[in-house]
Amino acid sequence: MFGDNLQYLKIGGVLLSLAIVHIFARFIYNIFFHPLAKVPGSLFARASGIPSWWHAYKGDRHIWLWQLFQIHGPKIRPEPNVVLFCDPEAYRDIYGNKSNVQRSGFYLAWRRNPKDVHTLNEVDVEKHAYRRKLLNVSFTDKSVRAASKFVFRHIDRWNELIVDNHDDWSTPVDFTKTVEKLVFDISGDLCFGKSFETKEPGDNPLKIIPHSIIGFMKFYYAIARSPFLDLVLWLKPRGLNQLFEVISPPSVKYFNKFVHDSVTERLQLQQEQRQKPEAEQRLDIFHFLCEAKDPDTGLPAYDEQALRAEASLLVIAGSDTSATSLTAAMFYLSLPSQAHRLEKLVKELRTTFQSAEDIVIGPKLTSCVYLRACIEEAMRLSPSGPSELPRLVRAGGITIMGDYYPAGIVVGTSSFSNGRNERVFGDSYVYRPERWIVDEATQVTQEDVDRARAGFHPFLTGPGNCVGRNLAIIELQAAVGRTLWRYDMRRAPGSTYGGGSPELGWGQRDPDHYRLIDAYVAVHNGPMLQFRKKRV
Ligand code: HEM
Repeated sequence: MFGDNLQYLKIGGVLLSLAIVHIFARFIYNIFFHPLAKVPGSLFARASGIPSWWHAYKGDRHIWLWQLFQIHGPKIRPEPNVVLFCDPEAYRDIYGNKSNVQRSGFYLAWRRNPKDVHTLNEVDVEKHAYRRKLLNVSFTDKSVRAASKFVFRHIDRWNELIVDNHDDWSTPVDFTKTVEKLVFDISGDLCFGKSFETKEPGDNPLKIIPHSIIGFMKFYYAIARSPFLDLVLWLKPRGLNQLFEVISPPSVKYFNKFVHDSVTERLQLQQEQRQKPEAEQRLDIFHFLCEAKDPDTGLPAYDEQALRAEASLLVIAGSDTSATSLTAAMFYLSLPSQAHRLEKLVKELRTTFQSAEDIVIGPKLTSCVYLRACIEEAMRLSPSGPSELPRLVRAGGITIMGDYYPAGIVVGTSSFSNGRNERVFGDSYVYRPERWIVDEATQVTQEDVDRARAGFHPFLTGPGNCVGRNLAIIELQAAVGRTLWRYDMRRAPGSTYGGGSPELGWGQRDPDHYRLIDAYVAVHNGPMLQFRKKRV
């Protein structure tokens, strides 16, 4: 008996020693012999993926990357096999149409099972291009116009609800919380064919879903940024997926069940409405997905499994991203120091449109350049996906800013750092919408705007760019535009909620900057806002 135990101890000791030697050898290789050995970064991060994972887990990875760029310049190595850039030329080299890259294993980590494949987590370039061609059919001008009607209806109702006091300023509202409900109701209406009415007062079990989506994102983000991602991906089809299903937090389970049930109901509705004339059908995005035909074969583009996967993608892709941009815009516009900009925007809206309902897709809305600039400036400082969107270099390698990188390296740029690039934006830390508009009075030239545009890609460019871009833009313009047309807005007196704070440390101390938590999408709180019926 004692002899057996000794034997096990010896085997354990040998295995432990082998593991230590392996880890040590890996460290030495990563620092001295890896193809990225000469790329600067902190020693521990160059040797191991643990620091990067730790920051992902804490939600401040974007801040950490920004700090590394400040210390080491426009090229950094935050993980042994990853090189990131903060430069518009590098951005073009990596995300351009002809770039020799594909989405990295990061995206595979989000698949809950082998069948859970959709446009965003498809890493194979050719298969992604095919899926994307099909998805584009649901986002034509016609479908965006049809979808915008659902968007306006929700915004109008939400506007009614955010004022509780019709004579004076409303009770302060945590704008993130109310916007999450708005965008979720919109996404539900567009993707699942029914409004979940989470923004309505009173009890509703679905009110926890926006919170569940965040739980889902945080859970899978920590996995997707794991230093042992290759092992995780290998284990996933070998039992790890089932384990994740079991150990995932209740909010994640609730969200998955909710998506499943919602799609089942919507499929039923689609069957029923096929008998009706188009005028009586529900022309939401799900409708266009169901009716999409494969352009090559003419057959239905999606089977039920594929529809389920795309619908769950769309609800996540369309909710948190829009919520971040909308809350960030109102965060900056409600700062007391930005009162003159809020006034200028309100004037543009109230002089261009006769009524809030008048704010629809069309030339008048296009003419509101300051509205667009205020939103874009918020998106620059508060991107919906703050860290890099990782791309794996394919066979044949890639040249970025004149340097060659071989196949197998992961490359990218972080939108949070890109938006703060002083070489592109000059006073990059300042919320200044005027930088997007050529104007003699502000001395902003076409060259300035072109330079800024080359460094700003909130919807990404190239083959994996955002398919919902046009819908998102109209949603943001209508939400900001209609709200500020109808109401005066102010920050709850004295409130800095949602902004930085001294104890948060480097890069997050400023209460006048909107604080983001990185979970692939951005998680945030506040600001606390008050509204009152417009006086002029
Ligand atoms: C302000 C709002 C939005 C922003 C900033 C945004 C941004 C982005 C970005 C950066 C990507 C690339 C992600 C990556 O490669 O990892 C993306 C992809 C995507 N977005 Fe959006 N998005 C927004 C709203 C929407 C909306 C409203 C929808 C649909 C209802 C949508 C649907 C998608 C889809 C399906 C993809 C995957 C495209 C592909 O893989 O080809 N997005 N979005």
